[in-house]
Amino acid sequence: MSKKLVLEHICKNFDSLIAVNDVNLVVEPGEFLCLLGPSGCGKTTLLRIITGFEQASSGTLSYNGKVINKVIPQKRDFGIVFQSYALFPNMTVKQNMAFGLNMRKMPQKLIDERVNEILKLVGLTDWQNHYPAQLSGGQQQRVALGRAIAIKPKVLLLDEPLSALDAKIRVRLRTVIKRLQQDLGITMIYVTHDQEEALSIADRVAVMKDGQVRQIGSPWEIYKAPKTSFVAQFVGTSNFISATKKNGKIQFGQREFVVSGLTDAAGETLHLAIRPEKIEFVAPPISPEQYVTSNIVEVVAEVITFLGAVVRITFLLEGKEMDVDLPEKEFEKIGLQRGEKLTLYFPPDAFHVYTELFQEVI
Ligand SMILES: Nc1ncnc2c1ncn2[C@@H]1O[C@H](COP(=O)(O)OP(=O)(O)OP(=O)(O)O)[C@@H](O)[C@H]1O
Repeated sequence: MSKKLVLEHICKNFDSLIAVNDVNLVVEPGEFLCLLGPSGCGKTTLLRIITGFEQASSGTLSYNGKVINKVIPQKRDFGIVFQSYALFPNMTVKQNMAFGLNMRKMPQKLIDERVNEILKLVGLTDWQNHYPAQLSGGQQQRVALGRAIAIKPKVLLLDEPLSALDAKIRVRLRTVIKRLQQDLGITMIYVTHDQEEALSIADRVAVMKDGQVRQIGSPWEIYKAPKTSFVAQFVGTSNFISATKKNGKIQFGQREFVVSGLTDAAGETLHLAIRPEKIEFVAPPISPEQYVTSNIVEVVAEVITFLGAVVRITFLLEGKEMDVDLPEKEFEKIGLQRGEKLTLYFPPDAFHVYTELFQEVI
């Protein structure tokens, strides 16, 4: 029987507040699933229901074909890693890692073997006799990870494990976690509000809002085909244009755009999203006819931001601030300065079209 974790119609209320609202999920054995969403969307509550620290108000949670709603956390054999490392301060790295194995009364020889193996996996062999206070945050989280996987959990649940760490360490530890998951074949469910982290680490991402899963798919699917304007806005960067449809085209201020896949309804307000990297630079010369007919516009570079591999140029279109990302090499060739003009092309098939616009509350 396959060891799937299945959530069916899971709901959780705190008095009148609905924290989790009818979540249905199947997590495959060995899968890396990220629960991604803004603060308060219910991801931690959902994870706590899976750990057993929280009881669902309704719905069924099953693992390996058995309903586990009423099984206490210790009997679920699920490992947990929190944002706060929750290490035992008076125990060394090695003792922290051996803790769960000692509790299970494993023979000392096997404990030593297992701990040595885990120390290697998380890169802490040289630190095994240090105490948590003598370690950096990243090292402490490695200990917490090692301690959680030492007991060979069936499922490892991670709640924002990297959010207390600085950017460089976060990226490095992401790779450590991903490698552990692949090498050990552990099912992992990972909560984060960091979309970049979710896209880079997960096999599948479940994007949550208001206690519900709004879209689930591979990072590629979520990024390439966001089903709602909320997902388009929350995952990656999108420029939004609110415009009306006229004569099969989109009327945005004084301009018209050709957009692929428009519905038949005329006159309705549509919300178009286009990613900054989908807008293309057009090298001069450009004929006047091109400007009128082919989604080509001339804009002024208001702000230029270096992002490493790409350069982001902020411009105004019909009074709306937008971004285009150009590969650093292309930008260098163009030699653009702030305040100078550039010509851009909006490919018709690069737009995502929505009938509703999610307004972000900042
Ligand atoms: N024990 C509790 N009692 C009452 N309300 C709660 C409790 N736990 C969570 N909530 C509420 O449930 C909602 C979902 O909270 P939850 O912590 O699951 O969100 P989250 O997506 O993990 O957010 P964050 O990223 O900020 O931790 C929030 O409105 C929160 O205030």
